[in-house]
Amino acid sequence: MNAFGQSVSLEDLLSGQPIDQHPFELLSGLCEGAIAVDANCRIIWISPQYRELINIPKDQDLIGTPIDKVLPTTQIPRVVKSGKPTFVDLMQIHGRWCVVTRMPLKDPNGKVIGAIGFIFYTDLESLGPLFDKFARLKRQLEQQKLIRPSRYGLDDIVGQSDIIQQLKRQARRAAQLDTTVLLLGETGTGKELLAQGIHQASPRSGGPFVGINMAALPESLVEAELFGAAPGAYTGLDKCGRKGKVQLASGGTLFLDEIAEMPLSMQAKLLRVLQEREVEALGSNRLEQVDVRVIAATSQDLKTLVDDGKFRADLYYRLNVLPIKLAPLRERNEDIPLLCSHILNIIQQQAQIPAPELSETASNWLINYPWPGNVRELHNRLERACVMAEGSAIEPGDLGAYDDLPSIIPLPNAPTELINARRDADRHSIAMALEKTGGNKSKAAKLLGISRATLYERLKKCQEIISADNNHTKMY
Ligand SMILES: Nc1ncnc2c1ncn2[C@@H]1O[C@H](COP(=O)(O)OP(=O)(O)OP(=O)(O)O)[C@@H](O)[C@H]1O
Repeated sequence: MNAFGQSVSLEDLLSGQPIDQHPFELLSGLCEGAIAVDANCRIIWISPQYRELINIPKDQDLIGTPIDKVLPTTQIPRVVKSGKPTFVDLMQIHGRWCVVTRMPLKDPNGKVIGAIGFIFYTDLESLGPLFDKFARLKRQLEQQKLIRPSRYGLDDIVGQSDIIQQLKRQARRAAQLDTTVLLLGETGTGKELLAQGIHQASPRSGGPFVGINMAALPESLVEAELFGAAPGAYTGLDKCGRKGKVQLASGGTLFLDEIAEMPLSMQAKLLRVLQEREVEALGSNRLEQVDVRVIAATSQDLKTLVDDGKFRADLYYRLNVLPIKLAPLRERNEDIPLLCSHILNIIQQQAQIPAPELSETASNWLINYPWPGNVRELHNRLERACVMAEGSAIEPGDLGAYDDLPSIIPLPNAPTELINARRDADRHSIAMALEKTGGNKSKAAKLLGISRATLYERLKKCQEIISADNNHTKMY
């Protein structure tokens, strides 16, 4: 405000000044570039050096342009808003790191009427140590974000069967020892869940839990991802080097999922981590001490892989110090009802809608199904059923129980060749019996008055007919 109580703008303050005595022009000689904005963050002045730095031609008029249109990552609007300066900050301008300072511009009454930003250094060589530290911290932060926190404890493992109770006892004992653990079990049996549980119950629970799935990594990336890369060793973005999962897990637990997929060339390096607690980053000739506990998991028979020369015997023996076997779900089907209510609860919470109940036939089907995908498959089928169920209860069809079985087909109501009529009648009766028994083949066979073996034979024929029908349809 001026002496008459009127507001003073930045333009008012600057107007009437001869251009060579313009206060900003005087300031620009002190730095390597400067830019000023008004209270609306529109550019009111820019020094020729700044213009050059951001590649703006001399004849392009920037006055009145919102600063973020020219510098999308600028922090000047924050300074205008807060009225507080930021002294010495690092900013990337067109791919080049610069040291900048931003100050609010205030009228004589202290009201913010704009801001000015100065670039002090574009040549960061003199600031090497500071810049290195900044880059290192930034990278560490990004890598920390990649670390999956261990979210589950042993109490999250659901099941009342003796098998599960014994598994939990074994896991609690393993948690107290700092040795390598090898989890063996089919896909979806809960190996990662158990690994997290062991970590949580161990003295390392305050440290990181870092997981990596060897099957999901292309062979060319395994070394840098797992053991890190020295500065300059890794082409691409990591000019400054990067930590591997082994280093990131230091003080905590490293979970190596699908260990059988680890390339043979990398197995020797892992062995060194296990034996010597040392790691050598890609492109480095320096050994680094690491303090990790390794939990590995596999659904394959490692011993056979060793015999076939596909897995190093010495690594196998190192990993196999404390093997823990996870039983497939079909061997502990008494856990299925509890698992179902646990999973339906999760689905209900996530979807924020009440989950339907399971009908009796659906429950029977769930208990008798062989579960090749184990608990993961159970979860997926229940999720699907919650979407598919039309009534208040989940029926076997909602769980996909008949997806690979013959569906009930309408019988022809006109004369047809006897051979086809018999075939359709067989298929119709089999489908009805399976639906009635919730997919239980023994009970269905009983209902149909045939042996289980005959039912399998007939089912096989049905499948052949269905695929022949499908091919026929595709051909036309
Ligand atoms: N006993 C259990 N109680 C509760 N949830 C379970 C149990 N076992 C497995 N799950 C759940 O089933 C899913 C699959 O488990 P997990 O990923 O641990 O299996 P996995 O054996 O590591 O599978 P893969 O070998 O395919 O990596 C997860 O959602 C997990 O939480």
